[in-house]
Amino acid sequence: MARIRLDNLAHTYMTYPRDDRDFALKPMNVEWEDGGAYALLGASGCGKTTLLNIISGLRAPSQGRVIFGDTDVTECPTAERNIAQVFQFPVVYDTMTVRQNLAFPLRNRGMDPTRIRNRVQQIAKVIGMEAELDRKARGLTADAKQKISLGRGMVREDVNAILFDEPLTVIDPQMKWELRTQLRRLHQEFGHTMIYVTHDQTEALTFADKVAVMFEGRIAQLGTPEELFRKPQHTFVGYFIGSPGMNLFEAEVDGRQARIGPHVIPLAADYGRPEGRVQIGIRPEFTRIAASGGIPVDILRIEDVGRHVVLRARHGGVAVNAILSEEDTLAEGATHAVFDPAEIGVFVDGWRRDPVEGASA
Ligand SMILES: Nc1ncnc2c1ncn2[C@@H]1O[C@H](COP(=O)(O)OP(=O)(O)OP(=O)(O)O)[C@@H](O)[C@H]1O
Repeated sequence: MARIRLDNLAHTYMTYPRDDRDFALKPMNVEWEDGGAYALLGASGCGKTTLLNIISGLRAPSQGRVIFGDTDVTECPTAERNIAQVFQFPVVYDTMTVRQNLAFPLRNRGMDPTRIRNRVQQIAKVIGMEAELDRKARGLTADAKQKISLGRGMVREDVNAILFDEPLTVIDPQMKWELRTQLRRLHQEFGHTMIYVTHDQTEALTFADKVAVMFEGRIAQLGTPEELFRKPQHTFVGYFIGSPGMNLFEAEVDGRQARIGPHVIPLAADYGRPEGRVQIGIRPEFTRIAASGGIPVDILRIEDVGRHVVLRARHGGVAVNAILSEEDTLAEGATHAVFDPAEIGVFVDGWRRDPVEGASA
């Protein structure tokens, strides 16, 4: 296992890039701690696969270094990086049995047969295929084949890292949940460094200790699920994480207050007078609907999603969502969205702004 460091790394697919926009990955410095379970989360085209392929050595970066532990592996081919990979679609040997497929990476390294047998048994249990160990892979469903790929990715204990690229795409929903839980358990047991690419926030937040949210070729934030929820560093993180995502409003900020049009919103700290595109963000969990205060809204509908209720409203052309508990009843004449000042974030040109020095948070 190893710590993985990306040092001033960037990538463009163009021969003559003109500016930042021509880079699939903008310059970044990232450190993945030894033994961490990470997710790389973002919308389609944000650069997740490019980043993963650079870590695995399938692609050489246009700029910067990839460092495993203390070794610079930027020029090393995949085979020399000592990593395991699981891709979106199954990669299995059809003519081999499930057992032979799982044992393959261990046999390749000359492991003792008894140890192979035990390890294969253990992994077969994790992927729920103990009963099929002696079946040929040919004829198994895509689902089952992908479970073998996952098992093969996890079978070696001595890899620097295991890289997963949307590995559960072809797995049915019930099994998805089960495999994710098993992967997590396996991580806790063996402590591999794992990087898991997905565009599904539930998958990322349940699998990983830390999630790197990617946006237009940048890591907008690398943090725990709690950090992404409580303190998103970029409006994209606020909006992308959460269900529904953060409410965002164009605003003017002056000291301890913000203005959305004519409406004054108190803030919990002094933010000075930021210039540029200023927005305030508040999660639906910290938004209430009351008779006065905050901003007036038109209530569109109320969705009962089980444990709580999502209220959908609009202020002018902007969506405003509030999460209310089952006990909260909407009072007669409640037409204003009111925000908890302590939970309001101030964003300038997309990025979170801290309160000014010396001011209390
Ligand atoms: N081989 C390639 N040649 C040229 N451009 C590419 C190539 N591969 C990816 N790109 C571009 O690089 C950017 C990042 O793509 P990448 O596949 O890394 O994103 P992603 O987040 O993994 O998306 P997805 O979830 O759709 O796979 C996109 O604009 C994409 O069009």
